[in-house]
This record gives sequence, structure tokens and C-alpha cells, in this order.
Amino acid sequence: MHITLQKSIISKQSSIQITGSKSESNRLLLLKALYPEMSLENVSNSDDSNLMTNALSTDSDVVDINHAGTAMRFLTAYFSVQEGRDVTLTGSKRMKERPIAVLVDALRELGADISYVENEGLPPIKIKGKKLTKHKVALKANVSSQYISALLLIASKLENGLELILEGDITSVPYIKMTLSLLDEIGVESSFNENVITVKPGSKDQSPKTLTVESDWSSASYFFSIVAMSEIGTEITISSYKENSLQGDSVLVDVYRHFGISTVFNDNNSVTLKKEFSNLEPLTLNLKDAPDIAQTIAVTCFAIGIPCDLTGLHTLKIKETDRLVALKNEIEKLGGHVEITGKSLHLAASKTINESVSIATYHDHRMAMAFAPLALKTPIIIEDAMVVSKSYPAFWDDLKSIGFKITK
Ligand SMILES: O=C(O)C1=C[C@@H](OP(=O)(O)O)[C@@H](O)[C@H](O)C1
Ligand SMILES: C=C(OP(=O)(O)O)C(=O)O
Repeated sequence: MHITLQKSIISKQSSIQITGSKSESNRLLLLKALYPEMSLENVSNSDDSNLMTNALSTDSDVVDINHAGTAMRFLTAYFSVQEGRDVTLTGSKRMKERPIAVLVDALRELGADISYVENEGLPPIKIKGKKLTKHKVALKANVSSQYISALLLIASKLENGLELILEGDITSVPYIKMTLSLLDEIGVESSFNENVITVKPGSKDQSPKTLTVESDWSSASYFFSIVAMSEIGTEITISSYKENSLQGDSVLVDVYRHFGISTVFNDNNSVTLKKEFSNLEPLTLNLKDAPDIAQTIAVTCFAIGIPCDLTGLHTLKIKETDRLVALKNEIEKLGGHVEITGKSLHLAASKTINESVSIATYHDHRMAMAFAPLALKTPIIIEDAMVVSKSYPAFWDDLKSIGFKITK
């Protein structure tokens, strides 16, 4: 389904309840399968979290996780330690192009039995669950942090815990720290010093706990972008957020200060974003720690007409699509000029935005959501709009509720 978003004036003060973080949810769903005494609140209603829930409860010997990267990586580790269980883990056409060898090699080193069904190094994979007896492994840390989180999530269930030696420049570090913080919340002890992470076996606190997932900061990015493209004085309040978030994408608060946005944390866990002033200064940013907000930021800069230099984007080419190429293609359709390398993006300042352009979304939820705010500047068509359900199924309803005009 394609939708057309009309130039609209958003209500000066609106509020939105955003679903739980998909990253926190997918970790906690796996941990709950290992430590069933915990209960969870505000779990994400995203497709990726629903797929994770279903995968953890099915008896089927084929588990299809569609486009869900975290589910693919976390479940590879999980099924490797399910003794006596044989599972084939598969996914969408794109998932079959997203590398998994770094994780498979590390698990094999620990004793896992995993084989490739179609192509070496890529899903689908066949996993024969067994007891893993080794406890120390080195792996490349510059491809995806999800491999590291996957190993950490099962670590406390290994007889002797786990020691990981991370090789190379560690990417997406806040996601690794999120995993360790969630382990800490359920009583699993760990340490992270330079390039070595250790996790002790077992949990020192088995008391039943309720863990509440914070709302998703990556989803919040689209509202930061909307406020940045709006008139001075525009406010949007989003819930439910903490000032000390586990999510690296909460760096949005600092990043969007550049665009004149103030962020106030209210007593009821809501956050108010307000456009205080306009700023046309160029933006330079390294997004190695927060790759998922790159598309949002690039589109904000394009809409406002400021140049930006984004670096640390080496993981973007192995996500739902090659996000660097997708951004270049779509911003250039709109009249912008973008240069990309394998790890960076340069956007030139542009003065005009072409009208009624049809934005291709490449099966990538973040392409649809990042470009939608541009409707504040000019009518825009978003192709395959329901792609947003991967992380944020209520996205279009929420845009309507703040004043966007959407037609199918
Ligand atoms: O662990 C996680 O929940 C995630 C880690 C990041 O991936 P990479 O480490 O591959 O960059 C991020 O892009 C993804 O959306 C979610
Ligand atoms: C990259 C993402 O997800 P995943 O890797 O889990 O598919 C994302 O949500 O932007």
C-alpha cells in the first residue's frame, strides 16, 4: 500500500504514546525464556518482537523470523543451547543476505553444532541444540554488535559463564552495554573492560521481578525530526522515557539541540520536545554508536537545507537494505545531492525540494518513517507504507493524530 502525505500544519501541542523498545524487548523476551520467573511490561508491539515471542514458544523445527535481525542473531545463540532440539532458522530474502558467520564461528568455537543450509556465512542455518562446554572465545566486533549481545544473552546459562575477546573497533557499543545492564537487572554479573567482556554463570538473584521496557528512542527520532521541521514554538510530548536510558539512540536529545530542539523530561515519564530556534549551521556527526538514527538525521538536514557529514555508518549497508544507497537514491529524487562511501554520507545544502516524489522504502521501516516528516515541506508519497510495522505498527495513526493528512 502506497500512501500520500499532504503538507499539513501539525497541532502546536500534541502527545504520543510510543511502544516499548524493540531492542530491549527482544533481549528481555529471550531472557524470560531462560529465567521464566520474571514478568515484562510495555513490551514492543513491533513485528520483530512478535516474531521473537512466537519463535521462543513454538515447537516447530523451522523458525522464520522474516526481516528481524536481532531475532535472527539472538535466536541463533538461544537454539544452540537448547539441548536435544533441532531447528532451522530462516528469514526473508534480505535476511538471507545479512552476514552471520562471525556469530556462527564463535558459537562453533564454544562447541555449538550449526550448519549452513544454502550459502556459507548466511541464513538459513540448521542448529542442533547441545550443551556448550567451552567458555572463552574471540570474535570480530566491528561488523555487528548483535553477535556479541547474542552470546552475552546465553552466557549465564553456560557451565562456566563466558569470556569474550572483542577484536577490532567495537561498533554499536551502547547496544552491548544495554545487554549487560539488562543482565545486571536480573542478577547476572558481568564486567566490560577495554576489549574483554566476562559474564559469570547463573544469577545471584532469582526473586520474581517485573521489568518495564522503556519506550523506543529510535521511534522517537521521527518526532524530533517533525519538530525540527516545524515552526518555532511547536511542541510534541512522547511517552514513556527515562533520562538515564539504556538505549544509545537517546543521544537524540543532544543531536537535535543542534536543530534548536529542547527536550524536557516530565515527572510522569513523558518527554516534551520543543522547537526553540532555527539553526542553519552544518552538522558533523559520528553515528557509530547510534546507526539507526542516521536516516532520520540525514532527512532532517535535507528538509532544513543544511549540509551534513555523517560518519561511522559502516553497518548501514548490512541492515534491512543498504541504507547508504537507499538514502542517496531517494534524497536525490527529491532534488538533493548526496555522496556516500562504505561508511559515510555527505549531504550538500539544498534550497528546494521536488514536489510529490514517490519514495521507495526497500523493505526498510526506517526509510518510510525517516522520509514521512518531509510532508511538512511538500506533498510526498511513501511506497509500501506498512513496512513500518517492523518496529512501529502505529506510526501512521500517530502521525494522523498530530495533524498529518494521509490518503491511500
Ligand atoms: O542489538 C540491537 O538491538 C541492535 C543493534 C544495532 O545493530 P548493529 O550492532 O548491527 O549495528 C542496531 O542497528 C539494531 O537496530 C538493533
Ligand atoms: C537494523 C535494524 O534492525 P535489525 O538489525 O534488528 O533487523 C533496525 O531496526 O533499524
